Amino acid sequence: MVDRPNKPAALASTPGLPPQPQVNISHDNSRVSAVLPTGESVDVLLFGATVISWKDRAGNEKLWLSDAAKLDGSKAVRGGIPLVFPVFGTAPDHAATSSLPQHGFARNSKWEFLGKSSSESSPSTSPSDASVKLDFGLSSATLDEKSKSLWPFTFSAIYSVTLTTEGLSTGIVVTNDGQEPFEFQTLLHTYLRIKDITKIEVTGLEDSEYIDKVDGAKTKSQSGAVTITGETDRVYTPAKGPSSPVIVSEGGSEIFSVLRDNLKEIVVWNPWTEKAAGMGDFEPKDGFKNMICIEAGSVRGWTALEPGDVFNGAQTISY
Ligand SMILES: O=P(O)(O)OC[C@H]1O[C@H](O)[C@H](O)[C@@H](O)[C@@H]1O
Repeated sequence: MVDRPNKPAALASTPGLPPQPQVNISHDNSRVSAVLPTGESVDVLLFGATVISWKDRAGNEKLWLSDAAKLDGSKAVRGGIPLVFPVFGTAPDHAATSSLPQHGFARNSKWEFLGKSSSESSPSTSPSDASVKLDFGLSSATLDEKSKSLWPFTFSAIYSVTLTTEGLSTGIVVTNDGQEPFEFQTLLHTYLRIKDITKIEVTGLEDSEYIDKVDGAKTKSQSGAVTITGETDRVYTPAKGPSSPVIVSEGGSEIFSVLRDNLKEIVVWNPWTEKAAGMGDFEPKDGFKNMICIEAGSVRGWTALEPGDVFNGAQTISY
């Protein structure tokens, strides 16, 4: 069931049953927050539909957000989950997107909150199974004039953020509502919070081909687990396919698992010392020790959408 966003939070009452605690949603002009009855929470800025916080039931933050991140819409958010669309990085050789800013306009656009759907409406749902899906929309009709002039295609996008007691899923659905085909790239630029980058191992990318962006975009092959010992910026095409998760372990314990749905690549990024020092909105400067970006996306080559066609891509992060 889809509730109107303004509906006040209330206790669900089913005749004969005691009231169940409900998912608590609050929203204003700039952000939407949801808390499950068991305590897990998520905060999403309308600017970029950027997830800026995701906490487990004990209140532990799962995402890294820079202390200097701009949350006022003046710049893409440094941290959380910025949404990359319709271009990854810049594409000077791809005429249709060559004028767009780095990573496209989605992360710099104001999205509309379309509403929530949650499992709580069923009386048989116990609080420990509660979940909530928050939907956000952006389309050529709501895009600012500048972005529209740089990318004049007719499209609509729905970005859904689903919080469960097990994890967080984020997914984008893009529809070509126009009369001509267009091509795009998209990526979920997730900054995972970790304690110590030197103790991190990423598995699930063994034997996968990757483009090493810090070594002249050479194509290489991953042997064994990925460890981070310096600036890292790699576009992996996982050899194992989407049903195998990418696992982040810290000190030998698995702390995150990332499953992809219809997203072919995984970008692994850590700016390390110098790059972090050069980013004005990256604070504290040694914050690179506490983050690793594991970014599910479709960014090698282009996804073409014919008029009327729909693309769906998503990730599920569990811990
Ligand atoms: O600084 P941003 O525009 O947010 O980009 C941050 C990073 O995003 C991705 O991970 C790219 O692979 C990197 O090359 C880039 O530096």
